[in-house]
Amino acid sequence: MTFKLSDIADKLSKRGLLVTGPDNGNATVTSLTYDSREVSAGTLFFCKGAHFRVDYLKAAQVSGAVAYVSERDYGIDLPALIVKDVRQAMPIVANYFYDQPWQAYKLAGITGTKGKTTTTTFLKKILDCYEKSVGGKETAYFSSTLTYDGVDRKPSALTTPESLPLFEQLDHVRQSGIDFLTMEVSSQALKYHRVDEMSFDVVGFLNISTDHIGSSEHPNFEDYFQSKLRLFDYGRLAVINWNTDYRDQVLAAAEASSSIEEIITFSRDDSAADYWVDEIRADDNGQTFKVHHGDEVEEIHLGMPGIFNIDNALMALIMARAYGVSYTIINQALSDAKAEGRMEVYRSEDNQVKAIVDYAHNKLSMEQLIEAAHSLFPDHLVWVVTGSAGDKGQSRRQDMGQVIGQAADKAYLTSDDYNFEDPSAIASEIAQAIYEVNPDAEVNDFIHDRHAAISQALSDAQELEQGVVVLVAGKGSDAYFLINGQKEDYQADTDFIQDYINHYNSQK
Ligand SMILES: CC(=O)N[C@H]1[C@@H](OP(=O)(O)OP(=O)(O)OC[C@H]2O[C@@H](n3ccc(=O)[nH]c3=O)[C@H](O)[C@@H]2O)O[C@H](CO)[C@@H](O)[C@@H]1O[C@H](C)C(=O)N[C@@H](C)C(=O)N[C@H](CCC(=O)O)C(=O)O
Ligand SMILES: Nc1ncnc2c1ncn2[C@@H]1O[C@H](COP(=O)(O)OP(=O)(O)OP(=O)(O)O)[C@@H](O)[C@H]1O
Repeated sequence: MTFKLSDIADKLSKRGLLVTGPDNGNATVTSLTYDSREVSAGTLFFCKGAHFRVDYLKAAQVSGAVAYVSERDYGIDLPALIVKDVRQAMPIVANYFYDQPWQAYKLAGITGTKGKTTTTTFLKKILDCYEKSVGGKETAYFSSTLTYDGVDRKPSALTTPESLPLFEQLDHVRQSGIDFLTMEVSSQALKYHRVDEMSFDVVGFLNISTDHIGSSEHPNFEDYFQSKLRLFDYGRLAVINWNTDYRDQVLAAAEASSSIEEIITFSRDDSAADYWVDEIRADDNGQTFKVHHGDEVEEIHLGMPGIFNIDNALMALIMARAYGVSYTIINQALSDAKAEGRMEVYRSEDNQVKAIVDYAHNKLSMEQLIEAAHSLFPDHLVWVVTGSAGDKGQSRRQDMGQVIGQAADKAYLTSDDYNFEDPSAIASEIAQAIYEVNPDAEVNDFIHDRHAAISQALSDAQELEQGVVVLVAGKGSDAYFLINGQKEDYQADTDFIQDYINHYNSQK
């Protein structure tokens, strides 16, 4: 793809974003980036970001950038497009440059405080099953864990990429002739215009709860919530969890959107929703339930436990139905659906050691995890091994501490991705929140080494007459630990517990 700089300037001008420039628009643009390390001859370079330095622009110039887009004029000898808002400019230019790639396939976008990755995984599984049945291609997905765009399959850096890499990935999906793309849409993406210019066939709103509030994310809950609601500006069909907190505001935002043509609601227990569920039967390996929609009743088997996963399954099911996928295919896909590191149940052969590894690391997920553990293991004590990440979502410490204090029987506080913070100080904040709601709570002394904390909890549990299920929360199947800005290798909690149980079984 090649474009004249003047055409790009024209686009920005028509959208009211161009302030000045360029003096000479004859240059040909052959690529876009905001990272000086990716610049080559013909690149249009975007200056953005809190940590941006003029040296990056100079480096871009040396590497062959033909011009730059920026909110300020750096006065260097390179054509400049000065814009009102560089983050708004990026998707407009990218959409023009890649020629609306998202139009070439069916596109679903999912948001929510919790369940985005699981729901994206479920929908991809269903759509892959469908494509297999009609001789189509593996479907694309952009989740916080993995990205597959038909050209690259790679771990994801962000839940939703910044608009320049995002539109490149969207273009890859089109080039690959893929029929479906399912993606997570984060609140940061909505706040910072990453998905501007896109139009989703279907958008889904799972739930909303306090999270992502902190120095590097949202200043307060309202900012977080309003960012999430913007998803409705980009979709045609809206699928909404009837049981979400702030339901009236969520429904009102969907109704107020000029792009939304239809709203479908679902609930795991309330027949007031369009799709609703009853007769839930669950065990370690999954759950079976009946889905009602008007006069239709379908029995669904989902290969994952955790009642909250029914919400995720319903969202995926409704989106798939909107695409015309049959219940037979949906059932086939969901019956062995799994989301790695989420609600993974472990038991020793003699049933003495019981653990669940889960990715819960905020208020809503911790509440749901503990509730799910109580319902899967009635009459058991529920112990939680957890920490909380450093340098982000600081409110999680207070939130999770309160939930643990109210709903769990004991806490083992340890490290999570503490990054530049002190994990013992993070643990103290969690402990304080636990004691605030439950002064008699049992909280083990902080154990820095996460594996040691898990082992301690599992072995202490074996000492008790009463059954105990140990919830290992926060990192799921992450095979790294984020410390001082670097990802260090780590044996994932899932693998560690499997080894622990294998060793235990072999000793018996
Ligand atoms: C360090 C930091 O906080 N960065 C955040 C910030 O990025 P920024 O645009 O200000 O960029 P920056 O990191 O200050 O870097 C400055 C610029 O210099 C450029 N550079 C840098 C080095 C160099 O040699 N040459 C060069 O050109 C960089 O490419 C960048 O463009 O503003 C962006 C707003 O879109 C954030 O995405 C991004 O957060 C980092 C990457 C991050 O981890 N963000 C998280 C919070 C995030 O976005 N999470 C959501 C999930 C959470 C949710 O549900 O909302 C997600 O979608 O993943
Ligand atoms: N629908 C749901 N409602 C409440 N909690 C959920 C739901 N789905 C999953 N969870 C909890 O959240 C955890 C993370 O799930 P998942 O990765 O699907 O969410 P996410 O929205 O992608 O999270 P993140 O924003 O942290 O990447 C799960 O391990 C589980 O504890």
